[in-house]
Parts: sequence; C-alpha cells; structure tokens
Amino acid sequence: MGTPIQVTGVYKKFDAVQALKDISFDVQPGELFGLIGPDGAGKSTLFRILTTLLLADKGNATVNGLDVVKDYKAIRKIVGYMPGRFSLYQDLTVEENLHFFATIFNTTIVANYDLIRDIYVQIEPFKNRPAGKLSGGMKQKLALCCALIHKPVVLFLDEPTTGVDPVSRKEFWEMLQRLKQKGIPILVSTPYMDEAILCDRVALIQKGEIMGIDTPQHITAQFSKPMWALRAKNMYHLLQELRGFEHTHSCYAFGEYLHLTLQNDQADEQLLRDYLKGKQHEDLDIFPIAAGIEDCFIEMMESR
Ligand SMILES: Nc1ncnc2c1ncn2[C@@H]1O[C@H](COP(=O)(O)OP(=O)(O)OP(=O)(O)O)[C@@H](O)[C@H]1O
Repeated sequence: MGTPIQVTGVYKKFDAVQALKDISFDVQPGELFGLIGPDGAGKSTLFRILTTLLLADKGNATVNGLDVVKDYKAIRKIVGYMPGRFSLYQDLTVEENLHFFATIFNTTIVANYDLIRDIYVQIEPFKNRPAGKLSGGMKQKLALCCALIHKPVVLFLDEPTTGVDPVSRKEFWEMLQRLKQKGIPILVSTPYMDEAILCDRVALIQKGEIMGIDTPQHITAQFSKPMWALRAKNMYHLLQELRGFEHTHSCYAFGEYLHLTLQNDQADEQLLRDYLKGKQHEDLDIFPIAAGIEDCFIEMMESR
C-alpha cells in the first residue's frame, strides 16, 4: 500500500484564474488531514484532481500509490468522495440513495453495514424519506454513508460541514474521529478555521497557495506575539482607535472581543492602556490571551 495521498507541485488554471499554484503535501496512513481555506481558495479544485474528475496543468498526485492520471480507473474504485454539493439524488429515499451507491460499486448495504452502522442508525428512522426532504445535518450523514458504502481506502470530504448547524457540525466531527480510529485516512476541507483543531495536521490554503502545513498544536505554539482581547461599550470606535494606534500590528473583531497584537516587543500593555486612557471608553476591558488557531491563520493570511 502506498502513501494515502501524495501531491507534488500541482498547478491548475481556469482562464485567468490561477486556482492552484505549486501545491505539495501528503496524507499519511490513518491521518485526518484538514484543508482549511475561504471560499474560492481552490479546495474543490484540488479534490476534483485527486478524485480523478479534473486534470492538473502541471505536477503529480497519487492516491494510495496510484497515479491520478494513469490509474484513474483504479482510484475511482478505492476512494470515497463526498463532494461539497449535489452528492445525493434528491428524489430517491434515504435507503434508495444508499442502495444506489452500493450497487454502482458492485456491493451491498449488508456487506459493508459495519462501517456505516454508527452513522446510519441516526438516519434509519427516516429511511423512506426522499433525500431532498432531509435536514442539512441528516443529508450530510447520508452523504457520508454513501461515500463509505464500498469500504474506501481513502476518504475525501469536501466541505462536509458547510451550512450545517453547530450541533450537527460537532456530531459530524465526532463521526470523523471514529472513522479515523478505524484506520481510514481522511482529507477533509472546511472554511471554518475553528475545525482545524480537530485535525491531526492542517494545510491553510488561500488563493490557490498553501500558506503553511503543520499540526494545530505546532501552529499555535509558533505564534510569538503577545495578544490582548479588548472590549468596550462602543466596539466600532474602539476598533477604529486601535487601528490608528501607532504600535498596532493587527486588530480585528473576534466574537464579542477585538484581538490585538502590537508591532514591537517593547510596546506593552501599559503603553496600550496609556493610549486608551484619554479616549473615554465606557466599560473598557483589556486582558492578555494566548492566540488560538484562528488567530494564527489570520496572521498567516495577512502576512502574505
Ligand atoms: N470550472 C471552472 N471554471 C472557471 N473557474 C473555476 C472553475 N472551477 C473553479 N474555478 C475558480 O477557481 C477558483 C477556486 O475554486 P474552488 O471551487 O476550487 O474553490 P473552493 O476553495 O472550493 O471554494 P468554494 O467553496 O467557493 O467552491 C475560484 O476562483 C473559482 O471561481
């Protein structure tokens, strides 16, 4: 068995849009690898190349040691692919969809039920309902069952949690952890930066380029700038003023707070407090925080 996924110097252009530029990374056996990036970053293009639906302009890629161009037929038999959209037949029922995907892979639901049992039991009460009438979370569970029904050797999940409610998102990641424990390598993409922490390793992708690849723990540990969270009654004015502060390196809204880093190591909290003193903010709250994975990604994206 080869490396589950190996990508080397892949480029893809659509007319004037450079969708992928010099993409290289690998996914190791049993690894849950996340591709994190905003809309239009190139995630789906990369998935389509790896699942043999699209040809790269340049570069190489293998899945389980098989070449995505030469061995495309063999790859199609061994991968599970959950595309971002339209993976289900809306008019077919839950059970019919699953049966359909099992049949095209020349297998049966019964033969592979073990792998999908945990997930399928959650949607089984609705097995006679057309897929088009399921909630977002249930559709996503069915789509995952369909991608798994032929016991794939590598699993590709393109934005499986986009547009899904927070509870279903959490459940979905718990399902992925269980699949990972069964030893299936998984490449999953997401625009939600907070999901990065749930992966073994992540690549941050923006405008077709990978900004960095590492474990979430290393990414956060390497963030060297001190960071503060700030809040006041008038958040808009606070943001404007902090962005106008001569020592500000970055300042952006993050939930109920602003996250701030300063430009040089000499600029400290006292300097910040002195600057804000004369601004008469009501209910001003300032405290130091450790940067999270989302702060690290924002820093990586802005530093480009
Ligand atoms: N078939 C195509 N023809 C022309 N441009 C395309 C095509 N497919 C993708 N693109 C462009 O390539 C870039 C990358 O798109 P891609 O769909 O891979 O991004 P993404 O990260 O998956 O984001 P999204 O979630 O928005 O699909 C975008 O600018 C997109 O408009």
